[in-house]
Amino acid sequence: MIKTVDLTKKYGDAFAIRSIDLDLQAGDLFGFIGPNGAGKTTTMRIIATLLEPSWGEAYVCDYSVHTAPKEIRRLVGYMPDFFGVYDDMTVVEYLEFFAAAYRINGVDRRKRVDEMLEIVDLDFKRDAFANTLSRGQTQRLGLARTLLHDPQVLLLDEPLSGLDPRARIEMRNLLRRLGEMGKTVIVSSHILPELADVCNKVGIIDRGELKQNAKVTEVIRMVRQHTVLVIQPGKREQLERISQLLSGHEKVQGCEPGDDAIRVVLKQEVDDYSDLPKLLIENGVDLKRFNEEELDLESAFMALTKGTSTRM
Ligand SMILES: Nc1ncnc2c1ncn2[C@@H]1O[C@H](COP(=O)(O)OP(=O)(O)OP(=O)(O)O)[C@@H](O)[C@H]1O
Repeated sequence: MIKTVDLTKKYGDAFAIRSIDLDLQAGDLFGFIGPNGAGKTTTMRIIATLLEPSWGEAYVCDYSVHTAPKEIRRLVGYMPDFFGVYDDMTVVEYLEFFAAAYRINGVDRRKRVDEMLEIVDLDFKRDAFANTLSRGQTQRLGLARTLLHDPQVLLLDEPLSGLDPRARIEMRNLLRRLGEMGKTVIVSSHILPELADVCNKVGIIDRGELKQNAKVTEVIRMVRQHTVLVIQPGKREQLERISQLLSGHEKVQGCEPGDDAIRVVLKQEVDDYSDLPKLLIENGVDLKRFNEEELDLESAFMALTKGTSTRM
């Protein structure tokens, strides 16, 4: 559905994006994550045919941005991070105006606008002036506008930014619904956790380069280089004993005692640690908890974009 090969954009000597390869199918919801200035907007604008790449290819449904921009524009809906609404138009008038621009006419136009208002749950605001909507409602209106011509591919630039927690949940539900409708969606954000549970794939871009591009669970696995165990004894006094037993162990790289549990970092190559609980129990440790520490997405993101977090 969307494919890019060696996609590159340079401004002077600086690379805005460098050799981006993407391959997304129908129904894929792709979270495009990166700090400010990483190259998300540039990539999306190239796919939307609003910007020419310096070199490389981008295809939408096998149409190339170089040779078939018109066909691509029919297939793509692009929602920029900031867009204006006209002060003197109601929500319905605003959508009808854009529907007319897409040459949706007659009874179809009103029907289509009503369908869009239903999808983005904005029917109750249909007669309100567009400039009186909240940020979340404005974003939903923008999405309705982007969906008017029933595009197969949606490129949504930071649709969650500036939304309060409730509006975020509503927008995330809406994104899920678009995936269920079989659309291919690229949705950008600079916060990984806010998209991870909605998207089936994520790409992490930093300084124009795609660092990881895979399923969410795989990204976490790739980032984590060492298994970390969290061990909590029944009695706090036993923390010391665990540390003694494991500190010099051939599978253990280091131990970090905490208040009531100890973090044990295993050596990189170790994936079988089944002998460790046995060792502890045989030495009289009463185990309350023994599990692998889960790497949260925030940490995964920080690890991948090391050194650039100050720009976020
Ligand atoms: N017209 C331009 N001329 C020169 N440099 C540009 C231009 N447009 C973008 N850039 C640079 O290209 C890089 C990528 O910008 P881009 O807008 O794609 O990032 P982004 O990931 O969308 O960031 P944000 O989250 O802030 O929107 C940045 O370093 C930016 O300064």
